[in-house]
Amino acid sequence: MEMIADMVLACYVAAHIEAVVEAVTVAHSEPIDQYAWEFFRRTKHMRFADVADYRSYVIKHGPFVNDSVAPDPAKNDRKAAEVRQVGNRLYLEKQYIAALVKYNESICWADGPDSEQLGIGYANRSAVFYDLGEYEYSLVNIDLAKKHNYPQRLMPKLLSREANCKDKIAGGHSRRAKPCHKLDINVETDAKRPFCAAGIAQKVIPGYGRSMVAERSFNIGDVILSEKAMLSAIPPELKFKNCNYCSAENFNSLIPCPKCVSVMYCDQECLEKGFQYIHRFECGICEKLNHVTQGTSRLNMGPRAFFYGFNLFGDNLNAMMSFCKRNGRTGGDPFTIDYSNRDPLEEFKIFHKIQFPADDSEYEELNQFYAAVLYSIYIKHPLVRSMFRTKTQKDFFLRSILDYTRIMGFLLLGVNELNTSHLYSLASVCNHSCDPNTAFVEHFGVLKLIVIRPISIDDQIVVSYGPLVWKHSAAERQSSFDDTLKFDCLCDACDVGKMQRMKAAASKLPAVPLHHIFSLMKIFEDSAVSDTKKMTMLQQFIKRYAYAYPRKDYSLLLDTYRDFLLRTFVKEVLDRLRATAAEQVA
Ligand SMILES: C[S@@+](CC[C@H](N)C(=O)[O-])C[C@H]1O[C@@H](n2cnc3c(N)ncnc32)[C@H](O)[C@@H]1O
Repeated sequence: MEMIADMVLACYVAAHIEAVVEAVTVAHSEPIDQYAWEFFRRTKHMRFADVADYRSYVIKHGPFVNDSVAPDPAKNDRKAAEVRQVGNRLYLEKQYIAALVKYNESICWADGPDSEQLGIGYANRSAVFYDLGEYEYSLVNIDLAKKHNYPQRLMPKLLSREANCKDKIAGGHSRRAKPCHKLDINVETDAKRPFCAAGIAQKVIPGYGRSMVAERSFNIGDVILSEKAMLSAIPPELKFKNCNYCSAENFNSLIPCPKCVSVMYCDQECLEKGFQYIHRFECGICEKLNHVTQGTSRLNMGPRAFFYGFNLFGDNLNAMMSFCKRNGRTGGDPFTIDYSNRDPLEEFKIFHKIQFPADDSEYEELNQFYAAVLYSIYIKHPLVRSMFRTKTQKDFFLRSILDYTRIMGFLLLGVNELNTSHLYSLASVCNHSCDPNTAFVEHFGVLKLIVIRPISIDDQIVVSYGPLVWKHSAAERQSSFDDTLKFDCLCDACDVGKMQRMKAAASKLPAVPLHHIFSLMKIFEDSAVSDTKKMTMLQQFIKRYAYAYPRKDYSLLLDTYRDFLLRTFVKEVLDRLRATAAEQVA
């Protein structure tokens, strides 16, 4: 009977899971690129040398990442037209997302805000959105086309699409017509942390370091954290798909950097913030940086953290140097910050103070290599070069890149399926468990923590960084820790004695009744039942059969719950985006 229940559940789970974040690879998973191999082959004599020696070597012997290797091209209307033609072919083949990406690329190439190519690119995007039934986004793009020199000769077509969009929305065909379930915080929040439940603190636990601990109990379904990333980065392959500042996809409806061909933003606000915090130091060298960081986004996070901090210190390098040198890694607790009156500089200072264990693995050498190469690229940027004049200043820049690159490997919670990176002040305190009591759902730089098993006072609040006791064998989990996570897991599920006792106890527990699983499946398959209802039911189900924990059938239900939470959150984000688009065109 138990086997049948397992099989039914497994089928059920498989049928309902489309986009599980399989995040067994975490933090340090980027491939060593050709340059790193070559560098380490040639510099065996330099093993564990100082990063300044790596820098001297790179500056003298390469890798030289210059225009001949990775040119940063100028805007070009002819190229914009060519790329748009490719987009048009994809559009005709109904490959809508691929067409949008090509139109975005074409928009990036368009030579300035008055280029007709820009207007045509936006108009073509509006056609894709119209066909996709995203009428608000179609209107946003029609508006952009009108503002950017869309040719008068083509205007009647655009105006007719505009009228059609409005008719569709008035006729109730908007996709935002059905608001979805929201995962808002549903417990009392902390006065100083409006995005976090009251009764959560940071404590240092031997072996774990900083840990998130409950000072009150929480129930299944409690949404206890809803945090926005302090800093984000996208991998190079998403440059025409996602916002370079906040990482959001925004239905691929992006606007270009007015100066370069490599960066897009979801709106004017992100463009301005992105330029101020990061892009003014990268505009014109993005392709060189992309060439080095390849398919990853984590490597961009170290330099980004530096420039972000530099801004927060009011571009005052001496003030930043003086603070950083006095406060390097002396210990940081983001739970001491008053976020109701958010001060990003204070948050940055805490980030700078966080202590983390020294890593003498091969990653330290890689981090040094990348710090040296990235330094050699940034220092050629006119603005960056003008900031660092003395040897002390240059060394400070180099060592900061290294320090922040290292800590990103420690603080980033995991790699999502798109390989974007996000730094969260509070959530990064959360330790891992292979048998977590919360689900962490993340979508483009917003993270929620939802309780999936009851939490008592003094319990650690834990998430899974990837390995899960109900999905992965002990050996699979161990190789995850050895190969990518790089720590020895101290969670209960990895305690062999405890695990044996838990398994023995679980075999005596009653299974979740099969006919109840069938009823649940039926309701889940019924499209007439709202997501809110499905969510309530699933939560009731999980609570009712909590006695069966940690039996496998129950754990599979937990997994379904985690997946449903993620999908619900993604829908919530999309719904909010559609609402924002609708406001823009109202
Ligand atoms: C994102 S940080 C979590 C916060 C961290 N404990 C701190 O002191 O800032 C990830 C690091 O915490 C530690 N850690 C997290 N989960 C752990 C576990 N289950 N067992 C041992 N160490 C763990 C590891 O050092 C890991 O690299």
